Amino acid sequence: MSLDTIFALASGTGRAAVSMLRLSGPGSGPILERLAGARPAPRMASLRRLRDPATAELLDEALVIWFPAPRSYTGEDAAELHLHGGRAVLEGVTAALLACGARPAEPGEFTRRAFLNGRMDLTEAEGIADLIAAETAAQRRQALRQAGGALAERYAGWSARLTRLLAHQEAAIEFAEDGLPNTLEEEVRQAGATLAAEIRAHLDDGGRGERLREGLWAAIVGAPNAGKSSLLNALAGREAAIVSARAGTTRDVVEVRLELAGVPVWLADTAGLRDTPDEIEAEGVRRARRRAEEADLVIAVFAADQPPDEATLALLGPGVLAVANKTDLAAAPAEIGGLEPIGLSVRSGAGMEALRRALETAAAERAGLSEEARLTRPRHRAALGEAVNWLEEAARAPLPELAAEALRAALRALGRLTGRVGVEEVLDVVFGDFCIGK
Ligand SMILES: Nc1nc2c(ncn2[C@@H]2O[C@H](COP(=O)(O)OP(=O)(O)OP(=O)(O)O)[C@@H](O)[C@H]2O)c(=O)[nH]1
Ligand SMILES: [K+]
Ligand SMILES: [Mg+2]
Repeated sequence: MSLDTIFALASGTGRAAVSMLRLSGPGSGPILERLAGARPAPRMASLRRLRDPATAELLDEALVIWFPAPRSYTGEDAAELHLHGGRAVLEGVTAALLACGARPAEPGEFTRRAFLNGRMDLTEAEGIADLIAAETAAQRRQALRQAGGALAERYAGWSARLTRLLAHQEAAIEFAEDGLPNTLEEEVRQAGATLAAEIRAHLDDGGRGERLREGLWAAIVGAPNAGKSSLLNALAGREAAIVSARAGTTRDVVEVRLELAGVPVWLADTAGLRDTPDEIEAEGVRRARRRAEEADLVIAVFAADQPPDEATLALLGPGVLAVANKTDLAAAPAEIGGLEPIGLSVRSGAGMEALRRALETAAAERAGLSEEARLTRPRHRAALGEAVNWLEEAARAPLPELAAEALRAALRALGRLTGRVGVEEVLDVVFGDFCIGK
């Protein structure tokens, strides 16, 4: 338990009907008594007059909620003050809180205290941060699931299994010293391989959880004048990029943000691919190629009234969407570079719906939500990768002591992921499970 009592405005800043100040720490109860006269009944909204403790001046009439520990967000004594949203009210109450010895909270400090008090693990805390940042329904669902403990549960389950493996491995060492035959080591090896395979399967998710959290990168590429900028504007619903009949109009990458199937997408319009003596345009072409390489999703645009150009053909491959634009001028070919293009006329709007559906399907495939709880951050990937490497190392270890050491390292990697590195747990299992008695 920390000793400071902290407070912060939990609602947004600026003029509002109501502002919510949140308070946490051992001083919360006494401060409520000084400001509101008494602590209201726990977890019930109570209308109270708040007064400056020094001057008894009325500061506001507010809804006050008292959350005695441990049943609060932070696990500490805590309170909420739902004030009238004016600036002077907020300033008056803030001054009173400071005078009572509370201090302004650091960013994330409430959640940090909740974590330190065992109210949540690190992945749940991250889920709350993601929930606050969520901009689409799919992001919200993913964040809610993580904040609700979907990853925490899974990782805690793996940690528990690993802890047991380590305890058994250590017992095997003990038995060997005593000259007793045992099959424990082989069992540990097999259970370790099963666990490693499960973690590998979880890692092998195509980065979908991370993409949903961060957004998908999509790039429109194609020959000059194919209609790339026209398509970007049509998808964005605004004139974000300059369109003209002159080939080589777009040079800089022009980016818009879309939402496709609940996935946030950064869609980039790029310079038309061609060899050019113009060094500025050539730089645009280099950037276009880089965008295409880095993109999660490439939309290759061809003009239906022109033969497909080599530069764009070279970018086709699995996962690339081919589009034949300007079908008002010529019919879309049945096949371009082995792909069946989506026929489109940005001018008439024909094919726009089909293209949007194809984009939504592609976005859902690459970043869509599923029933499975997915890892959402590079930090998760790194820790799990490390854990699985150590597990595999343990399986190969020539000596039981080395296997135990590798299992311990795997457990530490998982511990860093959830924020719970537990040595005592291993001891508990060793002595609880085996009664070795020495
Ligand atoms: N007929 C017809 N013209 C189109 C269509 N889409 C775009 N255009 C025209 O094609 C020309 C080029 O369009 P842009 O959108 O600037 O093409 P771009 O691929 O971005 O061209 P660069 O930036 O120069 O590479 C413009 O005159 C557009 O009006 C279409 O579906 N049908
Ligand atoms: K153009
Ligand atoms: Mg353009």
